[in-house]
Amino acid sequence: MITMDDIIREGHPTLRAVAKEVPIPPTAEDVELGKEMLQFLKNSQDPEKAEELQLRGGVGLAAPQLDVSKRIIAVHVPSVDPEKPESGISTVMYNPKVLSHSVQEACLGEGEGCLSVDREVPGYVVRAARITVSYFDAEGEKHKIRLKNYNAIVVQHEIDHINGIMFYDHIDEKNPLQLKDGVLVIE
Ligand SMILES: CNC(=O)c1cccc(C)c1Nc1nc(N2CCN(c3ccccc3Cl)CC2)nc(N2CSC[C@H]2C(=O)NC)n1
Ligand code: NI
Repeated sequence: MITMDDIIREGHPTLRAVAKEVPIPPTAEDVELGKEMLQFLKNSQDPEKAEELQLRGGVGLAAPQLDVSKRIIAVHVPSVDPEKPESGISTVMYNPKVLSHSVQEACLGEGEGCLSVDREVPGYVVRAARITVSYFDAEGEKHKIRLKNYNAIVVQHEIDHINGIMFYDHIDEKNPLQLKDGVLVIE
């Protein structure tokens, strides 16, 4: 079971490496890793489990954060609106790829956090508001999905990790809280 001890922190070289594609269909080992990554996110969002295991809450995790330089990410974003179950996303993506993205940009109004960064880094992380992503699932089936707003932000943050990019690489040091016109602020 994954705990915070398994998560490497900024400064570890693996966080800056470009991760390798995995064979499709994924091996049993890569399927197991994906399942554990998703379970970690669920545990991290469960008050009892998070307390018991001292987990930081997260909605996304990338294999490089476990010192596994493979193109595997897990996302578990609870749907905020029970009437709209599709508003959340819960899946493991093998070899995810952004096929296209909107010109429209968006950012989280409160900035971004990362399980591999043990400090607050203030500033807007401006990303595409909508993306089309292709990925393979644990069975090796290819998917092509369109994401927007929070789900799109989270998946871009995790795909950054498999490319060795940290969220604060996107923050404008001179004006971290500066926002260009037209950038959608997601609260
Ligand atoms: C510096 N200000 C901030 O961090 C920040 C500050 C306020 C609000 C937001 C919204 C912020 N930003 C931010 N908050 C999150 N969570 C909110 C809490 N939540 C959670 C925690 C506990 C149980 C259940 C859950 Cl659901 C888990 C997710 N997650 C991310 N990111 C950036 S994209 C990948 C994603 C990630 O999983 N990071 C570990 N950013
Ligand atoms: Ni992160």
